[in-house]
Amino acid sequence: MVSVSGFRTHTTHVHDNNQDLSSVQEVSDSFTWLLDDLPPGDSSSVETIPVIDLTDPDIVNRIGHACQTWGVFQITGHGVPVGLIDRLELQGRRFFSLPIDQKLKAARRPGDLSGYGQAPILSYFEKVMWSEGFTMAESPANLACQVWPDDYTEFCDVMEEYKKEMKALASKIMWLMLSSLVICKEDLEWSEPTEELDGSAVLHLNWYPRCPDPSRAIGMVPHTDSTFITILYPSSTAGLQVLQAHTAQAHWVSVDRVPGSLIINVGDLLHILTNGRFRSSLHQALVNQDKPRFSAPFFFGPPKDTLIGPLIKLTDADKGPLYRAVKMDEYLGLKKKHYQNALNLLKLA
Ligand SMILES: C=C1C[C@]23C[C@H]1CC[C@H]2[C@@]12CCC[C@@](C)(C(=O)O1)[C@H]2[C@@H]3C(=O)O
Ligand SMILES: O=C(O)CCC(=O)C(=O)O
Ligand SMILES: [Fe+2]
Repeated sequence: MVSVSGFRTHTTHVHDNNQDLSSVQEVSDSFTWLLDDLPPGDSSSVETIPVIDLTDPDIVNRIGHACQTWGVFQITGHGVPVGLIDRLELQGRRFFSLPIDQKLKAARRPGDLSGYGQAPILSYFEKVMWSEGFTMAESPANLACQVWPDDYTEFCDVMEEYKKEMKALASKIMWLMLSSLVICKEDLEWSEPTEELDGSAVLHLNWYPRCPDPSRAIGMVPHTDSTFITILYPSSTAGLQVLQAHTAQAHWVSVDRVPGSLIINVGDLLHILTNGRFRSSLHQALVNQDKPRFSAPFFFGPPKDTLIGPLIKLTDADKGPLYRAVKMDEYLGLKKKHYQNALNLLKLA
């Protein structure tokens, strides 16, 4: 198991959110991460994560295989309008380009999921990442109207439209994933066997400003996502790396995005639901010296009050369930506090 033990701390850190990274000329100590514990990168490797077309007749097998090996893959043929993705990026860039004081009007408040600031996982670390984020768990209107009192509808309309599109796509992909394990709609008690799978939808935007010394900073520390699946729009700027962990020599692979594709990550709650058959993928984001980078992950999880444990059909007679059941909120709390050890804490002896 990969760890970032150099930074293990026992308190929850409160970071100063008020720093405007776009004006920082030097990577100071608080931004300097010594990632000496981590596996090497793939500078010369030509390896790529699986690319799967949603219209492929063999889709179920291909998705199933990708989830049991990499835990991450790219999808093409997903049908999300290019124009909508462009508008998402435009509005995201418009938000992050605002002066820091204006963005802070939407600052995430203690205990809230939504809002502007550093990634929640940062509370585990002393250091600061070279990025800023904006989380929208519900409608962004309340936050956006603080930022742009007279002019927030355009931002909100795009975010709502994109979220709706993502929710439908996430539901479709999750059914394909589960059907590869011969799980059918009746096996999920919390969802009506209707077309769309019921669940929580969280849209998040990341911004990685240009960095004077990318070798000392990290955009997003290595982590697995917590929910069922993530649909990531990584934009056309390089930076995302995933850990290839299904062979003896774990190593980082840079994601070379097929134009137009979206990236699907298996998250920890799906890892739990499938009793470990699908593995949540460890990934990180690097920063660039010459240009900033935008990315937008959409997190799809279970309905708020649903307990998620391994599906009975997937627990073997000899092994039984590997994890105890948990609700999404509790899991997000564990993740903030224990980082990559959160999943281990739920392991049954
Ligand atoms: C629905 C989610 C998923 C969250 C928490 C909450 C909103 C923000 C998401 C992220 C985004 C950045 C990485 C991460 C690790 C983080 O710190 O914040 C993610 C986290 C998780 O997957 O645990
Ligand atoms: O920026 C990226 O490509 C990855 C971001 C990410 O992993 C996340 O927000 O969870
Ligand atoms: Fe992630």
